[in-house]
Order: sequence, then structure tokens, then C-alpha cells
Amino acid sequence: MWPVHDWLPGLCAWLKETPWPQVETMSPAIALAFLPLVVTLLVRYRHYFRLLVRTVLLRSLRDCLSGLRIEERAFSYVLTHALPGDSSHILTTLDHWSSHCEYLSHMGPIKGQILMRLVEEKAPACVLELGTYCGYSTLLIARALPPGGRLLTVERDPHTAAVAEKIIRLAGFDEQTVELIVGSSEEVIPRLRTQHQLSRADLVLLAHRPRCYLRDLQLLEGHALLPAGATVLADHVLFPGAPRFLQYTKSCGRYRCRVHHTGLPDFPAIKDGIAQLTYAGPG
Ligand SMILES: C[S@@+](CC[C@H](N)C(=O)[O-])C[C@H]1O[C@@H](n2cnc3c(N)ncnc32)[C@H](O)[C@@H]1O
Repeated sequence: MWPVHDWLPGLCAWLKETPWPQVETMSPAIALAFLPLVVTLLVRYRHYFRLLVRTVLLRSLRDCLSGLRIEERAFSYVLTHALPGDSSHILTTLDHWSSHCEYLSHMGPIKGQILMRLVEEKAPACVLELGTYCGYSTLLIARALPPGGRLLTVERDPHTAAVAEKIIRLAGFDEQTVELIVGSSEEVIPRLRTQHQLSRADLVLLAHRPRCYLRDLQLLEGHALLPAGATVLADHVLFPGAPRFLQYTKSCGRYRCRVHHTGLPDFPAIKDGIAQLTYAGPG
């Protein structure tokens, strides 16, 4: 799940560009004159308001009413509707729940296709994912791994990780194939070699917090965990956006970069992108 403070600034950026009048000094007649502007903004940014309502207001209301977190509600739905051992069915069940019941901040099927296609094409022996959430993208990667391939996935929030663990095991992946590490990326990355026997990550998915992507990419470089030719995928590089990360990867001369343009799941009008980088080595 994206913390509100990650994406709300992006939403507000457009509104900030508008020169708002000094309300306290305004007469009602002038205030009324601004009504068309307010209506125009509401219409123009309706998709962002709808997203705000679904991801913050309705979610908080349901959390209060049910006493459960959204991840736990998603898991209950999966348990009662999906076929155990069938990762494809679990993925479509999560998509269905997100579209028809409650909006889940997962990767969704369109970006999911890009991710799966790349994993199949690159056939990585070791994959590292930062930001497991409910395990949606984890299942996509695990399904596409070559025989003997290994996936390490890192989730900071222990409650979310507990749900992801159950979904991953329900789909039939054992701990040899998919290892879930509970902890924050900046603490886990330096311990990957010694505590988790990961000497290189052939493919990395950054899906945790766009504002941490640059720091964590540099940590991976610094700990020599990226072999030359490694693929790094970074989700949400356009919304909420990771401008410093994109600028670094384009200007440092060690990455080939391409952005796949997509929309958010169920909000195609909100433009987003997934960056695909190829690491050339320390140079
Ligand atoms: C947008 S969700 C990931 C969605 C997931 N990849 C999917 O498609 O289902 C982001 C997740 O990253 C986790 N997270 C945020 N910062 C993190 C960090 N520094 N290290 C590890 N996990 C983090 C959040 O708790 C959240 O569960």
C-alpha cells in the first residue's frame, strides 16, 4: 500500500500551480466567480479524487467497521473464492476483488503482463523484490521463474507480510523458491549476502516506495549485488513518480533505461509507468 504522504503531494502539485485567492479578503461575489474554476478542477482531476476516496476514505471506513486491515479482508476473499495451489486463479481473484470490492494497491494485470514477460525472457536464477504487499507481484514472478530459480521478497510491515506469506504458501510456493524477509529494504539489503545467501540478483523489482528507489539502487550497487546485465524494474516511476531515480539512471551512464507507459489498475486515466533498466556494470 502506498502511504498517503507518498502520492498525495503528487496529486496536490497540480492544484498548487493554481494561484488561489486570499479567501479572508474576498467578497461573496468574487468567491462565487471562482466557482467555475473549482468545478473545472474537480472535473479535470476527478480520477485523482476517486482514487483518494477509494484508497483513503472508504478504506479507513471499512477498517473501522470490520476491525480488519484491507490485506486481511483480501486474504479472506482469496480463501473463500480462489483455488489453493493455483497461482493464476489466486491472481485473478485478487484482481476481481480489487475491481469489484475494494481497491488494492497492487500491480494489476497490465503491468503484471510486462513483469511476467520479462521474467520469462531473462530467466533469472535469483530475483529480489522490494515491497511484497499482499504477494501479487511475488506470485507473478514466482510463476515465471525458471526451474531452480529463487525469489527473495522484502516487506517492511509485519502484518502485511503475514498475509503475503499465507497467500504465497496457498499458491503452492515453498520457502526454497520464495523467501519472504520481513524488514525495511535499507536494513535488509546489507544483510542479503551474509544472512540470506544472496550473492547476486539477476532481476530486481522495486515496488516499495518510489522515493526510496534511488537510495536502494545505490545500496545494491554498493554491496555488489547487481551483476553486469542485471535487469531492474521500477514500478510507479510516473505516479506517484520517482524523478531523482530516473534522472540518476539516465545520467550515470551505467544503465540503459526504457519506460513502459501504462495507467493505474482500474484508473487508466491516471498515467503511470514501469521503468526497465539494464545494468552495464560498475564501469
Ligand atoms: C505498492 S505496495 C507493493 C505492491 C506489490 N508489489 C504488488 O504488486 O502487489 C508497497 C509495499 O512496500 C512496502 N514497503 C514500503 N517501504 C518499504 C521498505 N523500505 N522496505 C520494504 N518494504 C517497504 C509497503 O509496506 C507496501 O506493502
